[in-house]
Amino acid sequence: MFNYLISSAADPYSSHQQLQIAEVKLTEMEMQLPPHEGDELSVVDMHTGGEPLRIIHSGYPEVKGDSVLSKRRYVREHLDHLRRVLMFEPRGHYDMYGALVVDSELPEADLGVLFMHNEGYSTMCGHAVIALGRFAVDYKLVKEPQSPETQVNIHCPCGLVKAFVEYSEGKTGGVRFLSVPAFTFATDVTVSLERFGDVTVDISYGGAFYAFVDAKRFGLDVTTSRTRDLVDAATAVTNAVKSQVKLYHPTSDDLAFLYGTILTDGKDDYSSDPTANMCVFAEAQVDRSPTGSGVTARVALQYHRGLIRLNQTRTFQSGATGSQFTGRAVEETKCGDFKAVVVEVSGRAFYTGVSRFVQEPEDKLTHGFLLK
Ligand SMILES: O=C(O)[C@H]1NCC[C@@H]1O
Repeated sequence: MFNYLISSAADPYSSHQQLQIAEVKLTEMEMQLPPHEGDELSVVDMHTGGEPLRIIHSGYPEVKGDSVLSKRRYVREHLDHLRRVLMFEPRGHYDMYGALVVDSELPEADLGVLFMHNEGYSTMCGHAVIALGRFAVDYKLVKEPQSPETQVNIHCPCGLVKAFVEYSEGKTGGVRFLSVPAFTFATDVTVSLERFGDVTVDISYGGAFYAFVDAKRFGLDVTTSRTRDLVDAATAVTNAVKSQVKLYHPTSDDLAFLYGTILTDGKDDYSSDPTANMCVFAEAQVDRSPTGSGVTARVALQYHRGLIRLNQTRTFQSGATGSQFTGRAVEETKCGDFKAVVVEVSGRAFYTGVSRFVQEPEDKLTHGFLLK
């Protein structure tokens, strides 16, 4: 669908003549696809704070459905094999993350998007929105970019997210976005974990639901402990909350599920120092970034607890890579009966490459596999 845009903006920033000549040759070589059957799948790869984003812009069959949420149901039921092809090995890996660009039913949206990961399809993804904002401007999915910021309206399954992309002299930079209404679902909920006993968690929504626990409860530190230990603790919390707490979202049942658990350093009182967290989502997948939807949910929780005021900016640091996002509540609002806030999250994404994936029918591993 976006093929013509890709070729007209194959390298938005290249100006050196020799480099351009080299790229023409590369492009010719790339045109020679190896033996394969079926459509190629074309992607642009980026990362935000270390978290990968594979943006799929062509090669998918028609995604049916009259809304982004119904398209999410459609891909889950009819096209899930393609998620495995693109997210799993040998083309991806256990912690790969994807975004499929789709049409939106909202006239104000510049694009719609479906998020995918190792277990299925998310409803919100902040690191992806930060990357997609840049992508949309660089690949001309929005008309007439504006300086100093270009607005890109991204229709996510959770709703319309407004991204603002720094744009100056033809170059894109950092991105901030305004979340859908974010709210605290419940505080101080005690759940029983087989291995760790009773644990008290908070549950908050930032386009997806997360459980929050201080990592110290498990004798862990989000920045120095072994990733495997953090994943085990967070996964035990996720499983317990899923089986012991019924979630509810005022606008759609499709949004009412626990996406993951975020372990924190417990530094929720306002400070100008960064606070670290580690998000384990989907099937024990580890976010390398500070988690945009998690920052949204955590800011809503801190606001609900009276620990921060409107427009007080906090810095959130990934326990995995040390990368940072900032977050602040900018407006009070409602989501059904829940008191909610709109949260602004800022970060920066970078390009890592482009790929055209193919499949050969004789390849028994072409459909994807995962090593845990
Ligand atoms: O930034 C985020 O919101 C996401 N990153 C991976 C898990 C979440 O969807």
